[in-house]
Amino acid sequence: MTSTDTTTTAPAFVPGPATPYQGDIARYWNAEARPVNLRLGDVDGLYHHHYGVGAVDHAALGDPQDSAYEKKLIAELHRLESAQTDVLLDHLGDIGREDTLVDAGCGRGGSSVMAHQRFGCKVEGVTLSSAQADFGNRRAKELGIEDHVRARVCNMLDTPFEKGSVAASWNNESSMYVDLDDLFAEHARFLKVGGRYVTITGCWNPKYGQPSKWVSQINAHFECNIHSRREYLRAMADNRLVPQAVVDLTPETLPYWELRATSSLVTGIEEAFIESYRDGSFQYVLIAADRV
Ligand SMILES: C[S@@+](CC[C@H](N)C(=O)[O-])C[C@H]1O[C@@H](n2cnc3c(N)ncnc32)[C@H](O)[C@@H]1O
Ligand SMILES: CC(C)=CCC/C(C)=C/COP(=O)(O)OP(=O)(O)O
Ligand SMILES: [Mg+2]
Repeated sequence: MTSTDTTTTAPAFVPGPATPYQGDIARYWNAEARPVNLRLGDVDGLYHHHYGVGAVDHAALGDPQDSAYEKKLIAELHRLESAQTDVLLDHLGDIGREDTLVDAGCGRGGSSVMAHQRFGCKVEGVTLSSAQADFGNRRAKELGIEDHVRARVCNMLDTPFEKGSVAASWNNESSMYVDLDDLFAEHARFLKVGGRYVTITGCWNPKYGQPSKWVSQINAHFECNIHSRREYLRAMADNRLVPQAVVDLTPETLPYWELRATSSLVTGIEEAFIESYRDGSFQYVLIAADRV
C-alpha cells in the first residue's frame, strides 16, 4: 500500500458539534493563530493555550534596551506557561506507564506531551477543533510519541472512554466552555474510583458578589462563560469528586500578566486580567479532587 492509498481505511467518524454554541467554539479555535501562542510554542515545540505561573527571572531577561530582549521575553513567558503545566501535573498523583490520562479541552496538546514526557503514560486529548487536533497529532508524530499521545475531535461532555478506565484527567483552562455538572459527571464516569481530577481555571470570586465588568470582558473576548468558585465546589460535590487541594494561584499568575503587558505580543485582554486579579473579583485557581 502506498501512503496515498486510502481504500483500506475508512475515515474516522467525527460527530458534528452537539450545540450551536459548540459550533461557535470549534470555529473560534479553528481560526485561532495569535502570535502570543505560536511564537511562544516555537521556543521548544510545546504549544499552550493557557497562562503562566511563577516569579519572573529578571536576570535571564537582561537589559530591555538589548536587541535580544524581545526574544528573551518570549522565552520567559513560555517558561512560565510550561511551569503552569508542571504545577497541574504535580497534582495528578502516582501515574504509571500503563495508565491512561485524559486531557479535556486539549488545545494544541502542550500539556498532553508534557504529561507523557513525565509519566511515560498514554494521554488522550479531546478538543472541539479539528485544526487543533491535527496540530497536536502532527506534533506527537514529529516527536515519535504518536502511539502514546493522541488528540481527537470530540465533545468532552460525551467521550468514548470506557467507564472507570482512566487513572487521572484534567481541564487546563477549558472548563469555562461547559456546564460544570455535565462536565464533572463525564469525568466521574470515565475515572477509576480513587482516580484524580485536576482543573486549573479562572473563576469569579463569590466574595466579590457577582461577576465584575472585567470578568464580563474576558467572557466576551473568548466567547466563554466563567463560573464562580462556589459553582466548581458544588458541582464536584454533586459528582463524586472530593477536593483534595484548592490552591489560589492568583499571586503566582500576576507576574506573568504584568510581564506580558510589556511585550509586543499583547492582545488587549491583559488589562482585564490584571485589574480583576488585583480587585479580587477574579481568581486563578487549581482544584485537585479524588474520584470517590
Ligand atoms: C483555552 S484552550 C485550552 C487548551 C489546553 N487545555 C491548554 O492548556 O493549552 C480551550 C480548549 O477547550 C476546548 N473545548 C471547549 N469546549 C469543549 C468541549 N465541549 N469539548 C471539547 N473541547 C472543548 C477548545 O477546543 C480548546 O481546545
Ligand atoms: C483563565 C481564563 C478565564 C481563561 C479562558 C480560556 C482561555 C481562552 C485561555 C487562554 O488561551 P490562549 O492562550 O489561546 O489565550 P491568549 O491568546 O490570550 O494567550
Ligand atoms: Mg496564550
